[in-house]
Amino acid sequence: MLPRCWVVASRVHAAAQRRSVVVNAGTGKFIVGGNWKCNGTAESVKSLVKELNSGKIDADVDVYVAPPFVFIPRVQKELNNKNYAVAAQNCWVSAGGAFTGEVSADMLADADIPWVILGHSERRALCGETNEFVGEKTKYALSKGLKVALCIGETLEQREAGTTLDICRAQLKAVNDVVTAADWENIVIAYEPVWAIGTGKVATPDQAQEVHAGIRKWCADNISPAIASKIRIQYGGSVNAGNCDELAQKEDIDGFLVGGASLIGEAFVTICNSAKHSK
Ligand SMILES: O=C(CO)COP(=O)(O)O
Repeated sequence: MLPRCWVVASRVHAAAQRRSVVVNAGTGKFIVGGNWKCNGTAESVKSLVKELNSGKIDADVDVYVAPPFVFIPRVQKELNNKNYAVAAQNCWVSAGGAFTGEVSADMLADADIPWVILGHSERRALCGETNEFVGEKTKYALSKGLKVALCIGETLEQREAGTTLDICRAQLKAVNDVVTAADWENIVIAYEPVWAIGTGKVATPDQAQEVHAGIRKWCADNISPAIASKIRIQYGGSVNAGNCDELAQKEDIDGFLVGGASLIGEAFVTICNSAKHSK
């Protein structure tokens, strides 16, 4: 069931769709995102940015960091390391209006924020975001020229029931039902098994590889072989400076989406550079 306010918002959506901007997110480069979630103070953000500015990241890696909304202007101003793009952690499903507490994709584009993370499992679980709602959000954000890090992944119960790939496929299908094949050029998929998020229980490289390969196959069968070969699939869930190298070696792991370790400058830089030691 779609949230009620979405039904109202969807009317605004059609007009906005016509103003599409094409930005290619599928460059094939290793890509690492830092999801700061609801963490930080003005002081801690200042020192994290300082650490990120002084860290050296391989030129061949794309990086985005997603601070809480209130800190984004500070990060845009102070993060002067060219490797980094700024991302939002969420956006609304349509243009702005009477949606208290929300931020629209139009506002993100207007504020020069090129990326948005959508479908994070915390929003699915805590804010009731359905697969369909995430699909509509993705469609709208893409129509505004944003690049989307689309999070998918199964819970522990779903993994134990053997339905991991079914869950991921259903989450991808809800997006694919409302976007075009070309839209996928601006999407990076972040596979984040819920049981591995913030638990210290990282998926083994083989577990992650198996799901990533399944996701890529689904993309080949349901979007196009061309998209499947270039779409980037990040792994997220307890990635840290100690386990990133081994994960990065896997064929279908094209980067990471990092939570806790992205709040530690040195660890995050190490994770960004894990591509150097891979493939
Ligand atoms: O949810 C995540 C990134 O979006 C992963 O979080 P952790 O790296 O803290 O497990």
